[in-house]
Amino acid sequence: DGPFRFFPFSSSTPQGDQSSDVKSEAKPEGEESRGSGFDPESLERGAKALREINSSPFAKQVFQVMRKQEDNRLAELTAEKCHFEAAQAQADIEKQRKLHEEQRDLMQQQAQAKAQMLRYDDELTRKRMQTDHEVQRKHNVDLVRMQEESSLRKEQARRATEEQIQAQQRETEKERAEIERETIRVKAMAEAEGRAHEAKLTEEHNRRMLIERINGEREKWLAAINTTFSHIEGGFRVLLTDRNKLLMTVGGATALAAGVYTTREGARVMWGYVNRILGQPSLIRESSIARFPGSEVISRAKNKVLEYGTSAGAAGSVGSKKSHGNIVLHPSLQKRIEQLARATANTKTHQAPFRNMLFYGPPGTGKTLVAREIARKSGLDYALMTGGDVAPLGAQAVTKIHQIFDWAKKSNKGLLLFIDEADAFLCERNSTYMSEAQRSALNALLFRTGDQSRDVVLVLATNRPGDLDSAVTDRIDEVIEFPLPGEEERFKLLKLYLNKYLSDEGDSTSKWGLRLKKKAQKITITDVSDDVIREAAQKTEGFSGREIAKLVASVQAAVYGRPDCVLDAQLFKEIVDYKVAEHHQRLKLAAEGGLTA
Ligand SMILES: Nc1ncnc2c1ncn2[C@@H]1O[C@H](COP(=O)(O)OP(=O)(O)OP(=O)(O)O)[C@@H](O)[C@H]1O
Repeated sequence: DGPFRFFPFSSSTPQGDQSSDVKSEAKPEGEESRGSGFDPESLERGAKALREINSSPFAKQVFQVMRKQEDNRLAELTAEKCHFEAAQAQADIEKQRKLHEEQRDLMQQQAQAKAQMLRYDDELTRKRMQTDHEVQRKHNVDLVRMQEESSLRKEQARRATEEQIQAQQRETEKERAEIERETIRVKAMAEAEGRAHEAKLTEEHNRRMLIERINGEREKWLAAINTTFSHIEGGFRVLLTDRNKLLMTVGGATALAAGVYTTREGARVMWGYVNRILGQPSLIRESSIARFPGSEVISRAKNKVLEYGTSAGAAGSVGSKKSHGNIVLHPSLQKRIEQLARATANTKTHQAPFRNMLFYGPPGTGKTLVAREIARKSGLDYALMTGGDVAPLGAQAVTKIHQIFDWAKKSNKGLLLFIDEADAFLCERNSTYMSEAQRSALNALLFRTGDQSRDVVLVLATNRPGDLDSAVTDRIDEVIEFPLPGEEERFKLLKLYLNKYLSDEGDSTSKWGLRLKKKAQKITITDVSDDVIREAAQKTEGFSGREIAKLVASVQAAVYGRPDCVLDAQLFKEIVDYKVAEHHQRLKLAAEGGLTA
């Protein structure tokens, strides 16, 4: 089956058969000659055969056949050799293959042995680590246990010591308390005994004195009663006997009773009349109309203090010549207000009906200030009420509203009635939150302002104009928006309030402010330039006028908090930054619903 196959040479040629015949013929002779060692017969037979061949006419062909046979044999031998070599090569290859296989097996075995060795190593390491870990864990557990035991022992020792100390303290305190109690008891007993003795003595003395006094009093009263009765008896006797005197006595008593009654009732009527003429309705919080001579001064001072309290110092007072400079508005708004004030003044002079106004905008933007300013410039009296005050009056609200309009008539100049927080009182009548009393009060106001009035200018201020009843807005002639101050206005406001609160050129009409300044050390302002103020104006975007006033009031407070009373740019900037952060925080809270804006 190998690549070199051996094919045994066989010849079917006649010559081949002939030679095999020659061999077969020579064979018995060979066997015979083997016994003597040399067989000459075969040589003879060969020679004979050669001779026969030579003598044969086919000698030449025989020799050719023989040569061919010889060639064949040679080829056979070569083939055999090749076959042998091929077999050898096959054997070599086989040997190589076996060698290679053996080597491969060996290598595999080696690899397996190595892997096993590694596995074993790994296992050993793991086991060793586990053992180490176990040992470490045990060690840690022991350590923790020892620590716990130690801390327990310490704790026990500490507790024992503490208990011992406490027991000692308790013992000491008990002893001390015992001693004190004993001392107090002894003292108390001594005192009680003394007091009891003293009280007994005093009581006896008092009783004696009382008995003596009662006896004296009784005798005195008995004597007085006897005397009085004897006088009355005498008087009655005279009266009954003298008719004229009787008539005079009865008349005099009647006249006295009538006099007392008339005086009391007269005073009541007079008070009602005076009150009707001069009395300021309780709904009016502030007004320029005097209750009685001199009250204006007091009212003004009171208003100043109130304003200082609510807005850390307000702008000018009623009729103040400086009030105009105390309001900072956008130029176009300022112009409009001036026009309105002039128009209102002319209306009064021409006896034409007044024009009602609605001021709306965010809180602290100067609506109240401007209402006062318009009243001042137009020469009207003014009265201020707050919408929020109406609801708590309940059923009385209607009467109070009528009172205001009755009272307004006594102003000769005409009255500017300023209703702040108007939405709280004049909101939509269908609103579910509105009480019956509030609705009636609103109706009363609508009734009193139904016609164009020559006595009252109604100025309403609100942060939510949309909430107003449509009948109210129908009565409004001028609607003015008060926006938050812009950068330029903020700059002017900052300067205004810095001047007002921190420098001597501040508002001299502010009695409260003056009093502060007299008591306080003088403030020194260093390097707060216009640039610094302008930077603050930029930062205070979104601030109302009130917030700016409060910011400067905080600056003032911070300056008074310093021993040297110096305001420098750094302190000013610090307060501004703080207030700006506070403003944003407040806006955030309001947005989250934590605060109402
Ligand atoms: N335009 C302004 N010029 C000067 N000061 C102002 C101005 N706006 C507000 N202020 C300051 O804020 C304070 C409050 O102002 P005012 O009472 O006029 O505000 P308002 O709009 O009526 O607010 P509210 O709606 O809360 O009643 C004033 O006393 C003043 O100190």
